[in-house]
Amino acid sequence: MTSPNHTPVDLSHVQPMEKAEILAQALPYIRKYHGKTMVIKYGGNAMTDPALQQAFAEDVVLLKLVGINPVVVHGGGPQIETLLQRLGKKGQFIQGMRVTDAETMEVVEWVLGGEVQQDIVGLINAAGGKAVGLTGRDGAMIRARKLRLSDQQNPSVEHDVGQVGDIVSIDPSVVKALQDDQFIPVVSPIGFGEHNESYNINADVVAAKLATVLQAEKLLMLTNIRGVLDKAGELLTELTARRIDELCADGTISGGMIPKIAGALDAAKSGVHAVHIIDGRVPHALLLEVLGDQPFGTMIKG
Ligand SMILES: Nc1ncnc2c1ncn2[C@@H]1O[C@H](COP(=O)(O)OP(=O)(O)O)[C@@H](O)[C@H]1O
Ligand SMILES: CC(=O)N[C@@H](CCC(=O)OP(=O)(O)O)C(=O)O
Repeated sequence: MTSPNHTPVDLSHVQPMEKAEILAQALPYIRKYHGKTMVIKYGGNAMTDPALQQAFAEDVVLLKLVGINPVVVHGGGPQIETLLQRLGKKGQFIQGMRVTDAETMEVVEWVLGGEVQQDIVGLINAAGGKAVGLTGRDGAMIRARKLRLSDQQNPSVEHDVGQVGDIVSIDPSVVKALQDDQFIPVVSPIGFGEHNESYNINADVVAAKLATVLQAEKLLMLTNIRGVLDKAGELLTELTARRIDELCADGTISGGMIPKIAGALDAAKSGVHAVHIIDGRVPHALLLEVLGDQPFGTMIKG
């Protein structure tokens, strides 16, 4: 998955003085965020390009090396879809949630708990970090129950989405223990129920809840679009709860953006200081957002 010829950041065209200025600009942010936790949602759509994946892993390691505590929560929707297709199945989504029958659940566990997670862990380790992959089962982290999903137009009607999980609680002690030992936790969004059954949980929902439970400084959601767009396709740089309600009601926000924005708003309202939806297709998006001084993407206000 790694690109052998990948150059981390090409600053060869930049004059030495400018390079020094760029590096010095990061100093106030490094001081501000030293010792703080940042939850990074790495969307399945943002992880399709090997060079971008490597840049992401380098950013995560750099944050750790300057004393910030990154916690990665990953998705893998497109990767699940590819395997389902090979089995002759096609994913069905309701309000951004994958309808998950028993066979689909097996695929989800196989893809998220296996291949996708190990790719991310491997890339972070290759970049010089010490990543540890976890599902919500590890350390009894994510307790869940079956999600009861009401119809948006007619709330008395309920959709059966199978083994999709609603988070009951998150115990972050395993994440904290790993952080304290200089490891970088990489979490896949699988929860467990009362009878030890597995639940498929949307990764945005897990990232948002984990950020809240950890009282993270930042929640950064990397996706495959510039941020939240309005009807005309213009980037909305800041969003409040009222504007989000309007955009959901008139259908401007749809599909996978529904759980993302709902999670982002929940986290912003629950004490996470800064919540951003950013474009994971931009190389080093993470570094630019955390240590750069140009805002980009959409910031969600609580
Ligand atoms: N108003 C909107 N602004 C931006 N993206 C939107 C909007 N409404 C729906 N979307 C869709 O949401 C997608 C991002 O969600 P999703 O595919 O679940 O990404 P990820 O895999 O990163 O979680 C975008 O690619 C876009 O197709
Ligand atoms: C319930 C539900 O929809 N689960 C998601 C879990 C993965 C995910 O969220 O991946 P992205 O972040 O890449 O979209 C799914 O099965 O696709």
